[in-house]
Amino acid sequence: MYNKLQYISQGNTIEEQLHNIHEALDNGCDWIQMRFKNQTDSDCYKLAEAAKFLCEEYLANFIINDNVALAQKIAADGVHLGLMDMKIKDARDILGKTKIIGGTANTFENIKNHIQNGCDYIGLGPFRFTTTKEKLSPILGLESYESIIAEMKKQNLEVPIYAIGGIDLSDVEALMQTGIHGIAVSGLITENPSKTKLITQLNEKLYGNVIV
Ligand SMILES: Cc1ncc(COP(=O)(O)OP(=O)(O)O)c(N)n1
Ligand SMILES: Cc1nc(C(=O)O)sc1CCOP(=O)(O)O
Ligand SMILES: [Mg+2]
Repeated sequence: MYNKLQYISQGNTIEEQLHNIHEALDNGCDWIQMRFKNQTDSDCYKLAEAAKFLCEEYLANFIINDNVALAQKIAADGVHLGLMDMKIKDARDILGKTKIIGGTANTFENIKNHIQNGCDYIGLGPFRFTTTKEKLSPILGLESYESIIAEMKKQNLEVPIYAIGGIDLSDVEALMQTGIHGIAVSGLITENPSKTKLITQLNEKLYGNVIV
């Protein structure tokens, strides 16, 4: 089963990105999504190669945002695809059964479609407003997570759900009580000066008394 904490990388340059990824890994994060928007193919490739190398050193999962061709080229562990990105079925045809394919959802219907198309996990959001992503979908809040998870249970639908968007440490317990599998965060980890403490606290709240 997938780890419950995914770090989505930030940084305007390859150096900043690698620094942030390295810090997340060094402080206990073992799933990285490389998110490097509006960059040249060459810079995305350079970052992906270096970040994959780092993740291998830390035995962490490494997936790439948006770019299926790049994920295939560097043999990443998978991709994350949004509602406007390549279709999950097409990505599966390219990457094969063993790679992780995550999909973004904002509604129960999105989740149902993703499951039908064979996605491995869902990033369901935004939980609340965040400046990390432009053009956010409607904000969900705790109540929508509760109702969407309840509807999934009613219809016997199972897929790991990750809450995303403006999540803070103090949100994690309530979010986990809705029945989600984990969280995906970016700004929270990037901006925190005490990353070891933060990631330890996040993992305590995410895993509770689950034995791993
Ligand atoms: C885990 C996770 N969930 C959702 C997203 C958002 O993907 P997308 O909607 O394609 O937006 P961009 O990240 O591409 O701006 C994500 N990246 N990860
Ligand atoms: C990349 C992304 N996707 C979202 C969605 O709702 O689909 S919210 C988001 C930003 C996550 O970063 P932060 O933890 O800094 O808010
Ligand atoms: Mg995308």
